[in-house]
Amino acid sequence: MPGNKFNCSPLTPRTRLERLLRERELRKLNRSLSPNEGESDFFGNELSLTDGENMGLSFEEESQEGVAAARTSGDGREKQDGRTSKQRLLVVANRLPVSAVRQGEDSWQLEISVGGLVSALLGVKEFEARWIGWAGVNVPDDVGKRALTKALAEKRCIPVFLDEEIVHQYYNGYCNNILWPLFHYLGLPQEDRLATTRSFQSQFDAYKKANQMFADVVNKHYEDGDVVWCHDYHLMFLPQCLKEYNSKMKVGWFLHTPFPSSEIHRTLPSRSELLRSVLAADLVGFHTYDYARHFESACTRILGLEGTPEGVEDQGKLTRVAAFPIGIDSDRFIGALELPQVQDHIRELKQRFAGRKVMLGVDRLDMIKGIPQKILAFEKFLEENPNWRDKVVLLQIAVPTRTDVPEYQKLTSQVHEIVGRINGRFGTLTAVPLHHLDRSLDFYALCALYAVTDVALVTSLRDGMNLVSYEFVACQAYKKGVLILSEFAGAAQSLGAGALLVNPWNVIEVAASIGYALNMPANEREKRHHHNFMYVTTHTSQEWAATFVSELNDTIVEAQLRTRQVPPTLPIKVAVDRYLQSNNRLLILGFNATLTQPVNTLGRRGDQIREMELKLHPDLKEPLKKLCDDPKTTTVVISGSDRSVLDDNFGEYNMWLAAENGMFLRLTTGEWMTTMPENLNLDWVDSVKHVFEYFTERTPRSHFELRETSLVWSYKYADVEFGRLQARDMLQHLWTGPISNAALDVVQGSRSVEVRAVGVTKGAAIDRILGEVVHNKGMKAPIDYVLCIGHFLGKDEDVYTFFEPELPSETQSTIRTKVADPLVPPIPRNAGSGSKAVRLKKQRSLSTLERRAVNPVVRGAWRPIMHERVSLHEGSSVLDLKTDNYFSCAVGRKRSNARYLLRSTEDVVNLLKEMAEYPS
Ligand SMILES: O=P(O)(O)OC[C@H]1O[C@H](O[C@H]2O[C@H](CO)[C@@H](O)[C@H](O)[C@H]2O)[C@H](O)[C@@H](O)[C@@H]1O
Ligand SMILES: O=c1ccn([C@@H]2O[C@H](COP(=O)(O)OP(=O)(O)O)[C@@H](O)[C@H]2O)c(=O)[nH]1
Repeated sequence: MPGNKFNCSPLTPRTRLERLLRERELRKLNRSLSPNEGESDFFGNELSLTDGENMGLSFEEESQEGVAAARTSGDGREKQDGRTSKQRLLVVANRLPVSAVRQGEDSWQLEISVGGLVSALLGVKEFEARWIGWAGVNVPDDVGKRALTKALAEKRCIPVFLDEEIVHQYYNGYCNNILWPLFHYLGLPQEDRLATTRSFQSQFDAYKKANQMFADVVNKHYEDGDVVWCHDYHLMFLPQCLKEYNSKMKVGWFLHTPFPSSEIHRTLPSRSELLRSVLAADLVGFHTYDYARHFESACTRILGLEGTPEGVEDQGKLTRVAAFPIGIDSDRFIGALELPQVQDHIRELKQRFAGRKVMLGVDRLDMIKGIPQKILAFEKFLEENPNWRDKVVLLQIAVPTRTDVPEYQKLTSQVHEIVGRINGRFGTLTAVPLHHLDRSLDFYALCALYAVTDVALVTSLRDGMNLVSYEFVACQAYKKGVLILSEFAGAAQSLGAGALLVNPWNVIEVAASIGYALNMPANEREKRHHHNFMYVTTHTSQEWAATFVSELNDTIVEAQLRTRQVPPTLPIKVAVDRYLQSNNRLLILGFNATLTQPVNTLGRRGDQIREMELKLHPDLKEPLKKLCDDPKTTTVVISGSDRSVLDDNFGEYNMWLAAENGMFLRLTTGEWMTTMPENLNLDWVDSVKHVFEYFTERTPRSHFELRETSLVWSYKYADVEFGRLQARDMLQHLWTGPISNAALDVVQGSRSVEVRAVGVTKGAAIDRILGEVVHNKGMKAPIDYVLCIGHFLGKDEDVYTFFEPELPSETQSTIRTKVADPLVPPIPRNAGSGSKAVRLKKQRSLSTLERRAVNPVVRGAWRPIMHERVSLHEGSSVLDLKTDNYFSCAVGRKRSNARYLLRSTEDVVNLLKEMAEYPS
């Protein structure tokens, strides 16, 4: 498979960090050996810093051979002629890096689109890239579509054709009127609640439809081994659509905006669907750690999934989540300053603003950019500093954007009004302090502006990253001007050290920072600039893209390794066939989350009252009855629950009940007995109870259960993150506090803390239970089939290993991850494989059980087990699983010592139904 080439290189370092360091070194080496040699920008234009026409903004025709022969990289693919080619990268973004303007029936002019995403990806050179997206224009006719497709192909672009209605609903509506403001903390639109609710659904439908249209184009052009990199909030459904089409596709998704706190995301009606779809990707990236953290938190709180430092886990599937701060192609900006056309602009600007300090703002005219706030702060500064009024000018470039969205139209008039007022107030006949341009500039003019600026003012109310701040720094090698930067822009995390950070909402603070920046001594400016310049020139867009893609390749390899460590799904047919062929079967069944009725829970919105009352799944009643009544079958339900819970649910079946992890046992036709060892010390119960009461009072929606032999504190329904913090505190207290010397085990569940007497585990109890069962039934023949199935805590997984006697349980737990002891044969994963002889030889016999003293303690209304046990025959085995008739199976767990896994109670229902279907 071509894709494997990237995964299995013999040079692949062992750890992620090693790999990233090695790749970084390689890239540096490549650059120093042959800067830009044979390199082409995204469009296939060869790079040469002395030629202005080829700066990546020109659309001169270029030979595609130049592209193919471009510099090879470490990720290159072997070609038949021995040369290496670059890995194919399909970049999928709402917008193509070019907008198309129709010139005739079949002719199109292509213009570069303005925006951070485009600027960043222009610097991506290390891959054989194709860009799939919308050309920003409605093309109703086939002739036009064909001609545009052809023109775009020359620029390595592939169009997705969206008609006007879709664009209106999907782009103007759902993307820019709903997701964009929400992700920037501006909330959902509110003006007309009814209309909003009505249009929400149709916009959301259009959003899904548009995403599917993007997916169709990707699928058409996808080749094995390609990396598909989806971009931004426009395409949150894309990962799912792609994986549904081909689950092997390598899919990454990157968000260019902030991901808001889960409290904000929670307000979105389609919150869960969007999260789930994004999680279908292999790798999910954000600009900053904060955004990644918010995303994970949303998955935990809204979907109830587990967030780990690696990513988000769902049923053993990990979606890696990480921060990849974007950068710019700094060389392109630094090099441009030497170009004659940029120098001309610089000269012109210097002349025009001679004697005045230049302040600069460059933003799309978007509410998130905080343009009104910026101008108001400038007004405040002029108001308080009359001496500066004729010595400073603010040039604000406000690029029109999303002009069909009403919010953006309102913003334009609002800004114009403030600009007019300020110029009216502080302007003179010959000069105004504020130059406001409602237009974009070309690359050269922009570079020149950056270069002559004394103070750049970036006051975004929220901004994913903000590349303008990077570009300004890159162009300031001579001037070393000051950057005033909003603390709410992602860039604040990378350029915060050298910039003056401000809260854009605090007009007084911003005005004061303007004063500070204008008066800053040269040595301070130099130090600040140097710091940021180093960052911008090191963390480039090339680094960003290369890191993301190599991390994606790596994530796939890791996922494959992880999959190998996860036990396989229980082969239901095999388990049922073997069951039917056996004569003396033992079924050991857990209760909670194995046989219980599932309750529809969503993260912390679980229905606590209904769920806490454990109920047998109604579909299990009939099959369970049949199985229990089968004379060839012995059924044991073993549970952490107390006796009354098991009595209520199973009292009417002919089976064994083992309550409190097997500490109490009864045949449903008999009385409760205890299997507890005599010396079981329970003196600690009161002190632990106090600790549990304390934490329950302080953790809303947590609760605890006091059982005879254990206490369980559960925060399943509480705020997960708070619950985890509280559990950490509690564990620390339990381990180091007043009960630290007691003979007890503190067992941590995924959302619970349990304290038990030492040695209370299901595995320890099963030994005694088995003895009692064999004795009670007067078994003559050995047990020849065991199914042991449950959603057990790690501590209780010794119940699985009890039946696998050839390995000590410590070795068992690491068998899939570590090299096993060469003297100990590993357990075969598949039934019927090699080590039968070993297993048979070591199979437990009743005489082993008998040697263990059962010293019951009488507490309450149960009867201690006090009988003489009977052996089958002298020395013969109780268990005879010689045909590998042993099926241990963990339900709803990702990792387990069990041989097999099942996903949910529903799967258990199917299994038991099938077993019960045929009479024995
Ligand atoms: O395509 P438009 O609707 O006109 O919008 C232009 C782009 O705006 C957003 O840019 C973001 O990406 C930048 C690079 O990562 C980042 O620096 C900035 O903070 C973001 O706002 C948007 O996310 C892009 O998809 C749009 O193309
Ligand atoms: O007249 C202009 C103004 C801006 N830009 C580019 O637009 C991008 C803006 O990116 P940023 O991340 O700052 O914000 P976004 O617009 O993506 O939200 C930068 O690369 C600018 O160089 C441009 O090409 N021409």
